[in-house]
Amino acid sequence: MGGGQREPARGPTRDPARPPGHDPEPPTGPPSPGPDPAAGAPVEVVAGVIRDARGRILLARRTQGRDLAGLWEFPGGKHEPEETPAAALRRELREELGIEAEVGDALIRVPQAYPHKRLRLDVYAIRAWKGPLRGLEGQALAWVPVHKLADYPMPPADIPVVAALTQPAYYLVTPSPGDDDTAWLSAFERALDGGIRRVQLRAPDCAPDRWRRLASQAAALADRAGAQVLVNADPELARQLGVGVHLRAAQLSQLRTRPLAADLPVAASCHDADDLAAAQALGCDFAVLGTVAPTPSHPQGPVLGWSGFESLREQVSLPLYAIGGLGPDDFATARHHGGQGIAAIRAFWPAD
Ligand SMILES: Nc1nc2c([nH]c(=O)n2[C@H]2C[C@H](O)[C@@H](COP(=O)(O)OP(=O)(O)OP(=O)(O)O)O2)c(=O)[nH]1
Repeated sequence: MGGGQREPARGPTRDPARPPGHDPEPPTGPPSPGPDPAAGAPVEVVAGVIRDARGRILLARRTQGRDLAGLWEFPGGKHEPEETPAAALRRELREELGIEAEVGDALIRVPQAYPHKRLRLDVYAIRAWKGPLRGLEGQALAWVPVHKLADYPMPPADIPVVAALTQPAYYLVTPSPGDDDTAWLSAFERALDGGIRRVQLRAPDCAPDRWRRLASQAAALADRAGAQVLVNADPELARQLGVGVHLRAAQLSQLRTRPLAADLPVAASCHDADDLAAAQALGCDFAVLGTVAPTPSHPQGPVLGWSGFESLREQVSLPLYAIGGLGPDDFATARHHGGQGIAAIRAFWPAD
């Protein structure tokens, strides 16, 4: 299975609006006249993921006196209207680092609203580079192992970028087990063999005792495969099994605090801006947002489409999986609209 499946990273959860140790300076001076910049067209920004021979990734620290000063970012900058993204990125890396870069695959394009502006951060892998790399604008540089990226305070738009580099592209939501537990467990094992590394165990119509037994067996299989597990809606069962919990949207308004310790993942299903804001405020590690396209299981519900997904994505910096009538073929589209990847039941559940 393609799409950059990797080990899930359980980095510390930050309030993305206030990264630890580095409060970005608020905009200074009198309010500018004219239209609200936060409501205008997004500023187009390109950035590159540059690796060294050991696979470490280059971060640059934003210098004092600039917007978001002190935070770490992927090198790059604003895109001139007449440039292609690749040409803009080559120019920025030449100006900032003195290197000649070969721009590779698109990683993710993150729409992000900041209090004073809107941004679209378009991030590419750098396939190759040459030249004596150094900070030509006085910026500090750091080569960071991939699993340590989440420790660096970054602007909100970079949180989905780090997730795209470190967390699974696909999120399997299990179907109900019907009446055959053995067949369900064997299909689950085949999904893991196929490369699934993040799973929501969900069976709303299963009796509690049977579900506890089945979820425990599935969690053991996932553990052996190195996959991360979250159980649907039940923090108590999650604690008993030592796995994460995936909250229903309706639970978000009932919880005041994150229901599990920081070393266990918490996620949520979201349908609108209020759900997303609540999930982020609760300290969820990621969320699932939909319905993006009509699906047989939710034929009546409102459909966001990709433009609806993107405009909701802009309001939070949580990694977001797109759900609803989607499968692996939609992965590149999800990334283009700021999604971490795809969540699905049918598309990731092996056929008999
Ligand atoms: N290069 C880069 N910029 C980022 C990242 N994340 C993020 O929010 N940004 C923001 C910071 C800036 O507002 C904008 C990039 O603009 P820039 O680096 O060319 O600009 P600048 O300091 O002159 O920008 P500004 O103060 O006028 O906003 O994108 C990132 O990972 N890399």
